[in-house]
Amino acid sequence: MAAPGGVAAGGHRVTAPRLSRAALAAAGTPLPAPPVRIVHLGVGAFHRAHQAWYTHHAGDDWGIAAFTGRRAELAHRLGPQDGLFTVVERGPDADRVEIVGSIARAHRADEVERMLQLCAAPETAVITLTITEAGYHLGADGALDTSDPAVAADIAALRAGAPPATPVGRLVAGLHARARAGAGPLAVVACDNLPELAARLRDAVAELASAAGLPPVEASFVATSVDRITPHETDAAAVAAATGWHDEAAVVTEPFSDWTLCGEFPAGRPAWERAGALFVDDIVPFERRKLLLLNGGHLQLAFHGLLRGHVTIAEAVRDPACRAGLESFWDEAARTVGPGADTEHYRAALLERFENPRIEHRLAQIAVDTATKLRIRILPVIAAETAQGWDARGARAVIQRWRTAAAAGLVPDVPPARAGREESALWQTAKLFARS
Ligand SMILES: NC(=O)c1ccc[n+]([C@@H]2O[C@H](COP(=O)([O-])OP(=O)(O)OC[C@H]3O[C@@H](n4cnc5c(N)ncnc54)[C@H](O)[C@@H]3O)[C@@H](O)[C@H]2O)c1
Ligand SMILES: O=P(O)(O)OC[C@@H](O)[C@@H](O)[C@H](O)[C@H](O)CO
Repeated sequence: MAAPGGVAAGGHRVTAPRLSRAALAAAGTPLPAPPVRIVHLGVGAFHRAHQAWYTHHAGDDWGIAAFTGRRAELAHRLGPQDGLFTVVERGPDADRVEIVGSIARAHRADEVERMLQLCAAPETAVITLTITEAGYHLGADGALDTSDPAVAADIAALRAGAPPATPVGRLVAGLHARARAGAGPLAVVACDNLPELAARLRDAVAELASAAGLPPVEASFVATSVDRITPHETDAAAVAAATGWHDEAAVVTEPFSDWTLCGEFPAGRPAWERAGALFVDDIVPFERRKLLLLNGGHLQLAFHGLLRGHVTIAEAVRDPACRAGLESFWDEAARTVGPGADTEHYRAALLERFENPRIEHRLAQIAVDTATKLRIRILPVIAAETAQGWDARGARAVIQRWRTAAAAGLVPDVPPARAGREESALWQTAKLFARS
């Protein structure tokens, strides 16, 4: 077995051999590449720890062709490893590591022609996305923002038959390539933290196609709620020590994981339920509970924690002041979610997850795209509470702390000089929410 060694992301020299399918086969632990039946847009930390992990654990030989989002870097790290990577499940006391084999190929995002061919292939049955909330280019009303220059450029590109650049533009091109090939409808599963994302993406695809003068396309937009706290960290040295392989695409995640889905898969799907996925008739309670309690709770801890000098979620949640702010927001958010969603147990489980001291979930990683996230994760609580005549004190405090943290230069996406203006725009939206 070759032992070339290399320099890990952290800059330290590692002597373990590079992970690859040939190396695994030579070591007597083969993990052959499964045939591609899924196209993924926006491979990052979460896709590897979640959808790729579920697909691997489904055990029915479905392979993923994973395209990067804005940067090609991950394709360069996964490519030499034939798509293989290690998932480190970081519990409060110990790690559990495993090599995941479901990514059959990793591509750069700009390999658009390849993506279109794969979308048009009859074997392809599912397209998944994790491109962040901002990657959809939706406006405050949830519709495609056609005034966004990137969207306007894609409309022009699609009209001219040139390759589009946004993920929604590429999805439109992929679905049209499939329709032209007569390969039949497939399922689209958008796995970002946005409410009603399946319907919004369906409408955005229709709007973009129509603006570009293309006929409507058929696809099943599957609604989903995804959950697994996956911070941006890798640990090449620990992975090499645990597995014996040098891995430049390892991902660290928590042991907990949840995937709830609702919708049709007209061309089939992996048996994700074998890995614990849940298929339901109504996604709304799952989606609301997760977005308001977990993601809303993260925002509360991020702003409050940054103001109190903390760096990670685990530090912030152990600070009694931040914890009190969290509980106060959660009391209101739980009322907004409504009865029947077992918010009491969910909150208790969340506290344990947030307290995991070995997960370094940085507050600064959470405090990005903040205006969009506040609209989705905090304003609905203010609207629901004020509609009942209550003061929404816990949810309002999240917005006030966001403004204070932004004015102090602690929230990277809001320049201090704009903090006041951004805040009043948010309160305007809050009023609209409360009226609707
Ligand atoms: N990390 C988590 O714990 C977690 C959990 C649940 C859901 N999610 C969802 O997954 C998303 C990605 O999380 P991640 O941890 O993989 O982040 P990441 O930074 O590792 O990966 C993000 C991916 O999206 C692409 N991207 C970012 N902005 C884009 C844009 N404007 N246009 C096109 N592509 C773009 C990136 O290039 C990258 O491929 C989150 O924003 C969230 O919606 C994450
Ligand atoms: O990923 P974002 O930026 O939408 O939100 C930040 C975190 O709240 C989020 O990543 C959670 O950790 C995740 O949603 C847990 O499943």
